[in-house]
Amino acid sequence: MFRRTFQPDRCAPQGEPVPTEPFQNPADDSADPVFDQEQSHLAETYAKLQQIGRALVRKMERAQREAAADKKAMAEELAPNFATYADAMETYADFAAMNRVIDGYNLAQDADAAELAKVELLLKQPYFAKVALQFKPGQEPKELYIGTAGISDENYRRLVVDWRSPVAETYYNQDNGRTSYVADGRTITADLKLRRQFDIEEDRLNAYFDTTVAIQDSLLLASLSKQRTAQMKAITATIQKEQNTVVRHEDVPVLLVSGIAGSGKTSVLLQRIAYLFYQQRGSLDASEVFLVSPNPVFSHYIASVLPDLGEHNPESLTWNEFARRLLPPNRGSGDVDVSLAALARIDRAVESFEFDANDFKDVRVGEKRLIAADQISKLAEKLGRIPAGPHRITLMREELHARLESRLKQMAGTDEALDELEALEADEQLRIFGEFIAPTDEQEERALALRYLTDRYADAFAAVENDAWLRIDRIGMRLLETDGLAPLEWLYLKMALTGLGNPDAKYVMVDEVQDYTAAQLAVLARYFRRAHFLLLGDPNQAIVPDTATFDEVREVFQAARGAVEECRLMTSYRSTPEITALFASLLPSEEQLQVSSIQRADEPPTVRAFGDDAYADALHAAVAGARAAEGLAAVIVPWKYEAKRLQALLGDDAPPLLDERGELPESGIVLITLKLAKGLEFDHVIVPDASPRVFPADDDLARRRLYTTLSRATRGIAVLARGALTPLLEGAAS
Ligand SMILES: Nc1ncnc2c1ncn2[C@@H]1O[C@H](COP(=O)(O)OP(=O)(O)OP(=O)(O)O)[C@@H](O)[C@H]1O
Repeated sequence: MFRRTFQPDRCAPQGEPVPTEPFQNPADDSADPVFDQEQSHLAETYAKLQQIGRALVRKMERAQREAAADKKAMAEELAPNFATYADAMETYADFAAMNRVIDGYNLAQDADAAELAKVELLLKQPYFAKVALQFKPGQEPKELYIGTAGISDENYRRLVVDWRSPVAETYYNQDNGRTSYVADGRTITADLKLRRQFDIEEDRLNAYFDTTVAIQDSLLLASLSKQRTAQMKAITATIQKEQNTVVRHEDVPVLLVSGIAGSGKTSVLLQRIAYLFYQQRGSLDASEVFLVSPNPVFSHYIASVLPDLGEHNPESLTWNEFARRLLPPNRGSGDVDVSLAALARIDRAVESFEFDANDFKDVRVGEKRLIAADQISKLAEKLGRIPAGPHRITLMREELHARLESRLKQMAGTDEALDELEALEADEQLRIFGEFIAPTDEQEERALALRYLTDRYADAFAAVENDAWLRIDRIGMRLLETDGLAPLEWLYLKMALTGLGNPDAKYVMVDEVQDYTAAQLAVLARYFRRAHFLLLGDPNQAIVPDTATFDEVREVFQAARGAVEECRLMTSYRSTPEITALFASLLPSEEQLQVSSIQRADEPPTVRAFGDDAYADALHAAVAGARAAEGLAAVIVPWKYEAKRLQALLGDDAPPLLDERGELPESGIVLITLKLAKGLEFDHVIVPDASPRVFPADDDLARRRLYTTLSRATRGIAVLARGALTPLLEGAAS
């Protein structure tokens, strides 16, 4: 066992790019009563956790046995009798009573299973910090151990306090002495007598750190000195003060976070989701939270963070996935830019609009017409007193649904349907009915025919529900007097006309918000019309042309939700001070001053231009060096065709190209386009060609692409250029 007690004497003040000393391990084995005390407290807590876990397992096994026995007894007692109406009612009541008993068992089992999951989580690391709070002068300070989840023993004594509980804020505030937190709307003040951090694995205490200076965070330094992994990690134990402001931010309609590369935006976003789940436990469901992320590789990269925190993952979707679900097939994914003015024009046009007879189309499946367009038009006329818009469309949709059902009922009695039913293959019967069918009378046969037709014409029901009977293009072209709608105009018009959207979403988190156009954001704001938004991004990482500036982001969300609150994150936790200085050199000078890095220093970046002859050798050497180094390396190219060029040049030496469906390996080297590398990080990065051809000096988009590329590196970076080096990196050449 080794012990570490580390008190760094230097901290990085805000706004000054000063690296902090690397984490040190003095391997001090001399007797330390505090260490021994904490180790025995840990052993005690660990044993209690095991005891709670074992008791829960026993309780769940017992409940399962009792449930099975009860169910058996009730089923035996149950004598289904449908002879008369009264008998049938009594039978139903018996069934309902049995179901209630089973539901009761299930509910208790679910609660115990959730508690057991907490215990299992805590057994990996029971807690990571302790605070001693004195609430009144002269009073004994109260010691609280803070962990990933909260748990009490059988006497309701708190063993571990959840990191999201109000009192745990005193740990994240990083204020020694007078501090406060808010619980149930009340501000509670206390004296923070001790703030102790722990490095713990299961029941083993590796080290503890007492932090006395507000900004120093030994655990953070220790955590940052560990190697990057193929999956993102939770930062629960080391959330920094500025990050905590976002994580615990009051629930506002829109929170916009702008942060430099590596400042923890994505980490903070995931911690905030976990925080919201805790705060609204029992009322917020994972299906009500959406995470809009840049690409599928990124979704995979972050997928394990929330489960590691004991929470469910919300639905994660890319813009393309979102748009493709809503747009008609072959319509693209709405990445063609449309101005906000064009969307405003749609809103205005819809205000005073009436259908005309040709605005509708048949509801068909294949050749079969189930509802004719002129019937729909007549229905629209019949409801003409209601303004043409979401309310009228909802009534029409309900009516069309009813008409479709009665049409199928009528078809179910025809010889044609009954013949089709009889001719059904065995596997089709199993798929539709879950069993082989052998109707014994006409009534049963008709009922089966109706189920068969409902299955066969399922697309018609979907068309009714999706309002596919509306000719959105035609309506839009007439209203806007154009000869075609862009995909986003189509979608926006459909939302305005029909009320299409998800009113149940409570939170929508958009990472890399700088990569969306203003119109895309307006669509998201309207689609998730009741949701609160958390938007995170970095204006300097806008690498796609025509995307929204932060001013436009504000404009869109102010219009949609009234107000936008903002936070900034200016410290890089990802990159060494040298790499941070390299990418920060591409920022406007007033911003450069505010950027700092917390990481320890490592190998200095290499930035070199090579003549044509030497270039290929230099590239081979850089790839070989990165391949041999520890961790994961990436050769990042701006576009796919640059990847092809590189593969041709490197031949067998070329690293494998990661595609949209790929996953990051644990180690080795990959070739990746910037579009996919966004949001990810690598121990070593190679920029294969930083020449003016790839990164022209007078091009702001190129500057941001270079900034984004360089800032993917955590420890080492090699920048090569074929011919000359881009003037953007002037002064950086090594
Ligand atoms: N408080 C923290 N404690 C430990 N590690 C942290 C902390 N904050 C951030 N990190 C680490 O810093 C790295 C960068 O974090 P993250 O990817 O969340 O930043 P980002 O702002 O989203 O970056 P970018 O915008 O460049 O993609 C990650 O490895 C993350 O684990």
